Amino acid sequence: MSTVVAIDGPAGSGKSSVARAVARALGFRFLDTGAAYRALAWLVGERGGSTDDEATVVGALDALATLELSVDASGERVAIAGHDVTRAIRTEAVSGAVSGVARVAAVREAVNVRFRELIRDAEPGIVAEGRDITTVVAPDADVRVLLTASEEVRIRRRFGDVGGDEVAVGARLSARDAADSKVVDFLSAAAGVTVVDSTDLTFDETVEAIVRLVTEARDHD
Ligand SMILES: Nc1ncnc2c1ncn2[C@@H]1O[C@H](COP(=O)(O)OP(=O)(O)OP(=O)(O)O)[C@@H](O)[C@H]1O
Ligand SMILES: Nc1ccn([C@@H]2O[C@H](COP(=O)(O)O)[C@@H](O)[C@H]2O)c(=O)n1
Repeated sequence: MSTVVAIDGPAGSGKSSVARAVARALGFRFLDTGAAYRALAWLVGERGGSTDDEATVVGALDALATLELSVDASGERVAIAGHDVTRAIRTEAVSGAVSGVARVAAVREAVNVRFRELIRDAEPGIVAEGRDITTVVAPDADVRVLLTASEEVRIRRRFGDVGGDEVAVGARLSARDAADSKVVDFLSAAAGVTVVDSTDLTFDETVEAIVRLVTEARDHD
């Protein structure tokens, strides 16, 4: 039986970096669900549209059939409409536009179908991360984690990644959480979800904490 590990949490909590490292440590596949939302946001921009306009976002949904999302923990590849967007979806412009995609119910339903297929087919296990993974996409996952850290620490970590003006970086991170939390609740743990607060943990300690939860869950079975 394949093991499913689901990780959600706010922006900059370490979901993608920690989840990928957990997947590597366990020899599992890795699913970054945010990449699908980002790819659609990139495509809307590429076509000259705005994600503020719901009809434009819905109009881009047909491109989901062309979305390529790797589940390889050792290297990410994302492509849409024939474009390799692996790097392009990480820009601040896409981060600023993506919440407009995420609030469209038709998008969420369509991408969730893809995510569930990828999770179902993953062997010997998968670590899937994203804001609604423990509650909507994989509520039956073997291990469900809400990964968090204080907002101050999350902003400092993100600033370390992108540089620039720390106040502006913080404002963008907080604004994205505010917009996203209107759509899904990733700030409080649902029943059965374990909170891992990495505020005072190193990166490796955070990875170890989640790997331990997986090992304990396996031993328990
Ligand atoms: N416990 C930790 N200690 C130190 N740095 C950490 C820790 N956890 C994560 N980081 C670092 O914090 C930064 C943000 O992490 P990451 O991008 O994985 O967050 P995220 O939750 O996926 O964010 P977003 O939802 O905005 O994409 C990365 O540089 C990551 O290496
Ligand atoms: N399960 C998810 C995953 C992501 N989103 C939206 O996508 C944005 C980008 O996610 P990252 O993890 O790559 O930063 C995020 O801000 C959400 O708008 C989502 O709604 N549900």
